Amino acid sequence: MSTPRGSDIPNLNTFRSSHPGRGRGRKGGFAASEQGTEAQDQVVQRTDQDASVSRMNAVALGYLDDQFAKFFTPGPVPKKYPIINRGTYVRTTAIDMLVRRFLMTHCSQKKQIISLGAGSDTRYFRLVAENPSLPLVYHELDFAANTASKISTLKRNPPLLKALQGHVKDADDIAFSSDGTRLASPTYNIHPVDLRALVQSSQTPQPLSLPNLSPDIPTLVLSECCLIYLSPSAADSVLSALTRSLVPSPTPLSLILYEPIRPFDAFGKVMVANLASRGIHMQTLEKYASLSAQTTRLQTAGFAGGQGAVDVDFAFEQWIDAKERERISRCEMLDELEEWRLLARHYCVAWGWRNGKQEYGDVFSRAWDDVKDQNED
Ligand SMILES: C[S@@+](CC[C@H](N)C(=O)[O-])C[C@H]1O[C@@H](n2cnc3c(N)ncnc32)[C@H](O)[C@@H]1O
Repeated sequence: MSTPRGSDIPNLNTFRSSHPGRGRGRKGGFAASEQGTEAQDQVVQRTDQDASVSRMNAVALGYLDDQFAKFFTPGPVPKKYPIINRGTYVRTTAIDMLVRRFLMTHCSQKKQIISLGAGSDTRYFRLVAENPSLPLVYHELDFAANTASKISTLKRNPPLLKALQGHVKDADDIAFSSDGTRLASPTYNIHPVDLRALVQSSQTPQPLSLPNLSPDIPTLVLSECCLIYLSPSAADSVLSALTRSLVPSPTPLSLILYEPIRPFDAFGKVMVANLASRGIHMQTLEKYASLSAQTTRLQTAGFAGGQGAVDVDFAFEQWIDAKERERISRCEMLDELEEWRLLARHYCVAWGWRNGKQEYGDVFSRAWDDVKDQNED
């Protein structure tokens, strides 16, 4: 590994010594997309490389246990700062906790997870390697460029294929499209889809279909740093396509969001400006800028059964027990506690759900009702 890079957060030196956004000529540091859509999409697609490098750093230092991460970061892995590694750990652990609670509730009931902008995320492989008989259908959606890269990695690495083959009843049930961008199976599916097409399609008489996606089994949708890259109206419409067309009521349905918040304070402005300088534009950040804006968003989108939101600082302190926090503090030296807390307050996990009428209709209430929520902003 080389010198640390904290490319997805404010450059902390910048934060200490300058006024955010000054001289950039952009209101609040938000870069209006002056680039063509294709170029902008490529920037967004490449954010996945940063996510997988962050994951690999957290694995290499012992924060996370993930035997699959290394396949998605061949070659030298740039180092990340300790506060970034801790952030990656909390992000993964917090989402895992909600996911596992969902899977463990009505545990014999078949369930579905739809991961928006899954990129090279390894969660599916980790879950089924741990429990090959998990009654779970997993769907990952991303741009074709990213699904092609994931499928090619999968084909080249037997441990990934083995985890998948161990989860399907018959290995012949796994089908790859001839262009290498799509994988279909009864348990794991990779769909080359621009989420914005999902929106247009839900408004046409023959909506785009996602093979093996079931409209009537309890479904958890994940957006781990994905919807934030869409325009606010497109992001809202994607949720509407999911809640109304793809998995309509009365199927129990939920959403977990992980994304930045609080762009208006000094740290938030630098965070936005630094990302904008790399061409990364987090389009929904101003609209969903706080924990309460996120929970209201979930309620408005139809997740009326319940909602919650915590920032990463809260998740670290309140969701992770003292013994585990002590283990984490031994992974590497972290002197910048104040900076860690600042950074951690600018990312959130938000979740919301819709109940169903079936005997398992209460799956999300039972799984998440007592998850500790943060009642402040
Ligand atoms: C920061 S990466 C996160 C990847 C993964 N969710 C994780 O947390 O490791 C964002 C991902 O969202 C995907 N994405 C963003 N906008 C998208 C869109 N309109 N359609 C499909 N995928 C999109 C990107 O291609 C990228 O893989």
